[in-house]
Amino acid sequence: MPGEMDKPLISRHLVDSDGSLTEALSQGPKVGILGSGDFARSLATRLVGSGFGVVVGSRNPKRTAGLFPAAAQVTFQAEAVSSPEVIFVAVFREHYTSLCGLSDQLAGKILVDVSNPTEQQHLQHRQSNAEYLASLFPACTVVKAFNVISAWTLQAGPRDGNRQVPICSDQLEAKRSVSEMVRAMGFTPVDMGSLASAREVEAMPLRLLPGWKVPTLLALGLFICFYAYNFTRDVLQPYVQEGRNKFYKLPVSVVNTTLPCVAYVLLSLVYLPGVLAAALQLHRGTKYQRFPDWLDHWLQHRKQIGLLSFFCASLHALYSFCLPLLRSTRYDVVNLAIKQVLANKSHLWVEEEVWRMEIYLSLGVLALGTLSLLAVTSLPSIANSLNWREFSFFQSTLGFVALVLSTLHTLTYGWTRAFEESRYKFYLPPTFTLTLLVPCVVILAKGLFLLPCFRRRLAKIRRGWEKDGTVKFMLPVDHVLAEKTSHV
Ligand SMILES: Cc1cc2nc3c(=O)[nH]c(=O)nc-3n(C[C@H](O)[C@H](O)[C@H](O)COP(=O)(O)OP(=O)(O)OC[C@H]3O[C@@H](n4cnc5c(N)ncnc54)[C@H](O)[C@@H]3O)c2cc1C
Ligand SMILES: NC(=O)C1=CN([C@@H]2O[C@H](COP(=O)(O)OP(=O)(O)OC[C@H]3O[C@@H](n4cnc5c(N)ncnc54)[C@H](OP(=O)(O)O)[C@@H]3O)[C@@H](O)[C@H]2O)C=CC1
Ligand code: HEM
Ligand SMILES: [Cu+2]
Ligand SMILES: [Fe+3]
Repeated sequence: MPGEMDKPLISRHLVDSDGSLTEALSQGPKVGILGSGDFARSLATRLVGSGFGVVVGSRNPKRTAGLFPAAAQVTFQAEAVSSPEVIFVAVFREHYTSLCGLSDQLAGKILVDVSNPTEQQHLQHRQSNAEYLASLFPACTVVKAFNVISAWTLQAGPRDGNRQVPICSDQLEAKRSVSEMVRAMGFTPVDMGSLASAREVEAMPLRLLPGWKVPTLLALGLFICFYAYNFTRDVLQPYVQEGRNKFYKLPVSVVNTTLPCVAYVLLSLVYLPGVLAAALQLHRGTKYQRFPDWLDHWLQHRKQIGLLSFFCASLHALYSFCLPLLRSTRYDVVNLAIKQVLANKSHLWVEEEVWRMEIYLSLGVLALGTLSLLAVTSLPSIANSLNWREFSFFQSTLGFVALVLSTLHTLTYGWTRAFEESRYKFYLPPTFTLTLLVPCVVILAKGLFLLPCFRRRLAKIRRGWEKDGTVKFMLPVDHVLAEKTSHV
C-alpha cells in the first residue's frame, strides 16, 4: 500500500505549546479500533499518548464514548473503519463474524488481530484466531500483534511489563507498518515470520513459566524425601526409642537440615549433565552427534535447577542465622550452664569443635557468595552484557568452585559424625552423608577431565576434531573430472 503507508505513522512534531493534542493528531494517519472493551480502551490510550489519531468503532458508541480519552473519536463501526488504513480488531474470536457486514469498507486495509484463545479454544481450533480472521476477510491483510501484552501493560506502558511484541503476517509491508507503530508506542517488535506462526504466538500467553515445571517438581520431591528422612532421625527416633518429645524441631531445625541437602544435591545436578556430556564426547570422539534426548533436556534445564539450588541455599543461610534466636537454643544453653556448675566444671572449650564450626560456617558463606554471582549473571540484562567466555567463566568455572566450597562446607560440618555410632538413628546414617555421592562424582570427573590427556582431547573435539579422522562428506562424482585428475 504505497503512499499513505510510506509516511511515518507517527507525526514526529511536538504537541503545541498549550499541550492540545487534538490538532497534532489530525495530521497523523488515523488508526481504527473495533470494540470498546478493556483492551480497546488501553490501546486507544496508548495510541493517543503516542501521538496517533484514534477512531473507535462500537455497536453502542453513546454508552462507551465516556470511557475513552477525549482525543479519541468513538463512533459506529462502519464510520470508524472508513478512513484508517490500520484497524485493530479488539473483539473475541467468537464475535469476528459480527464484523462481516463491514467487509466492503475493510477491503484493502490492515487488520491487526490482538486476540488470545483460551487454553481450551487453542486445543479445539486447529486454525489460529488470526488465520480465521484472514479467512473471513480475504480482501484484507491480517497482522498478528499485541496479544501477549496485557491491557494493563498497554495502558501503563512497557516500563513495568513485557516489552516484546511478537508480530507475524504474510505481507511484509503490513508487518513493517505495524512494527513502526509498535516502536512508536514504546514496545519492541519481534518478527515471528508469516501468519502460519500465529498459532505459536497465540500459545505464548498460555504458557506458565516454561522450563520450570520439571526442576520445581524435582526440588519439591527432594525436599519431601529429605524432610521425611530428617523427621525419622531427629524426631521420631527419640520419641519412639527414648520417649523424648522433639516435635518442636519440625518448623525450623528439621527444615534447616532439609533445605541445605536439597540445595546441595540440586547444585550437583546442575554440573552432572556437563560431565556426562563431556564423557560422551570423549567416548564418541566427536561433538557432531546429538546427546540423548534426556541429556539434552537436562542440559537445557540447568539454569532453572541452579536458581532453585540458590534459592534453597539462601533460605538455609537465613534459617541458620535464626538458630541462636530459637527459644530451644536458649534453654539448651542455660541448661548446659547449670549442668556445668553442678558438675563443678568451669571452663567449657573444645578446641576441635570451635575450629570445626568456624571453618564450616566460613565455607558456607563463601559458597553462597559464589552462588549469588551465578544468580546475578543469569539475569538476562547482565548475561547480555557478557561475552560467551565471561558467561562460561561465571557459570562453569565459578559454578564448579561453588560446588567444591559447598562440599567442603558439608564435610567440615559433618566432620567425624559419619563414623560415630551414636549418630546413627534407627541405623540411618547422618543426612549429610546421603548428599555427598553425586557432588563427589562430579568433582572427581571434573578433576579427571582437567588432566592434560583428557583436557587436550576434549578441547580438540570441541574445535571439531573427530576420532576416525575422515570427515564424511561426499562430492558428486564427476566422471570427466575423475578422468582428468586420475593421472595427476
Ligand atoms: C545460581 C545459578 C544460576 C545459573 N544460571 C544459568 C544461566 O543463566 N544459564 C545457563 O545456561 N546455566 C545457568 N546455570 C547452570 C550452569 O551454571 C551452567 O549451565 C554452566 O554452563 C554449566 O557448566 P558445565 O561446566 O557443567 O558445562 P558446560 O560448560 O555448559 O559444558 C557442558 C558440556 O557441553 C559440551 N560443551 C561445552 N562447550 C562446548 C563447545 N564449545 N563445543 C562443544 N561442546 C561443548 C561439553 O560436553 C561440556 O562438558 C546456573 C547455575 C546456578 C547455580
Ligand atoms: N484484556 C486484555 O488484557 C487482553 C485482551 N486481548 C484480546 O483483546 C480482545 C478484546 O478483549 P477485551 O477488551 O478484554 O474484551 P471485552 O469483553 O472487554 O471487549 C470486547 C468488545 O467486543 C465487542 N463485543 C462484545 N460482544 C460482542 C458481540 N456479541 N458481537 C460483536 N462485538 C462484541 C464489544 O464492543 P462494542 O460493544 O463496543 O461493540 C466489547 O467491548 C480479545 O480478543 C482478547 O483476547 C489481548 C491481550 C490482552
Ligand atoms: C551463608 C551461608 C551458609 C551458612 C551460614 C550455613 C550454615 C549451616 C549450618 C549452621 C549448618 C548446620 C545445620 C544444622 O545442623 O542445623 C549447615 C549445614 C549444612 N549446609 Fe550450610 N550454610 C551456608 C551455606 C550453604 C550452602 C551454599 C550449601 C550448599 C549449597 C550448604 C549446605 C549445607 C549442608 C548439605 C549441610 C548439612 C545439613 C545436614 O545434613 O544436617 N550450606 N550449614
Ligand atoms: Cu483457537
Ligand atoms: Fe521442560
